[in-house]
Amino acid sequence: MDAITVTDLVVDRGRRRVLPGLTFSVPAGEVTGLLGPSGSGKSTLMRAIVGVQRVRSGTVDVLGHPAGSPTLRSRVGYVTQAPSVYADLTVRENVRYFAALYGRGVAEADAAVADVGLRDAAGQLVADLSGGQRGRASLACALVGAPELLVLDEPTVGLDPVLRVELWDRFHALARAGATLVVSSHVMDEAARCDRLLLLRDGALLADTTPAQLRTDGRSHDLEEAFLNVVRAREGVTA
Ligand SMILES: Nc1ncnc2c1ncn2[C@@H]1O[C@H](COP(=O)(O)OP(=O)(O)OP(=O)(O)O)[C@@H](O)[C@H]1O
Repeated sequence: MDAITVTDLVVDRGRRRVLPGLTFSVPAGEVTGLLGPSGSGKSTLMRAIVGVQRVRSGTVDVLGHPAGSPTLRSRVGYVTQAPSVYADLTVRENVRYFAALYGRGVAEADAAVADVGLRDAAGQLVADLSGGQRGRASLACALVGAPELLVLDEPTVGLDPVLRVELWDRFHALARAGATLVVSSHVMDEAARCDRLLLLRDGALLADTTPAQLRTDGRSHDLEEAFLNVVRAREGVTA
């Protein structure tokens, strides 16, 4: 079953055509990586999936409904690059507040805080956290709602390698439990951690693939090199 179906999606931002016509689907219960260079349209596409982006034409269906439908509000979680937490509340208070909004309890809130590695900072005001910690607090607020679809815009930026691995393990645990995750990154080493990959370049879908298939098509075990080889092959340049 597909969690997301995008058909002929065209998005303009300002006077620029950012997405010139995308068609793809995202299977449910998997971690799909949205990868591409800075400015390739990853955030714009995520905004369209969660229904906050004005689209020029085409359709985006999420969990069987048009993106942005009121019925999807509690079923879709979205964490942007700008942390959306209350600076004058502690981490624990923030997550418990969001838990209450989603009808979850204190125990679930505290578990979400631990899941993002913030147990030791739970009593700290968000205003006093580092940027990376703030991002994780924001992530905990989304996780506590246990959404069926979780859309995460570069969730591991600024995190140390240990925490990154822990978060990716957490993403896979959520997928095993039935959630669908769409995670953007411009770091190709994270591509290896995804079940499926959507590779964007200049708003166009360069590949809808898996890490293994990308390695085969790009003739390299190194995913960054494989990606570049696929780009070169598409553009008719010999590698
Ligand atoms: N509000 C806006 N008005 C006009 N153009 C915009 C706006 N927001 C983004 N863009 C343009 O749309 C294009 C895609 O931006 P987007 O943020 O989707 O890329 P991205 O792949 O997420 O980049 P990054 O990895 O740097 O976050 C860029 O060329 C950007 O300049």
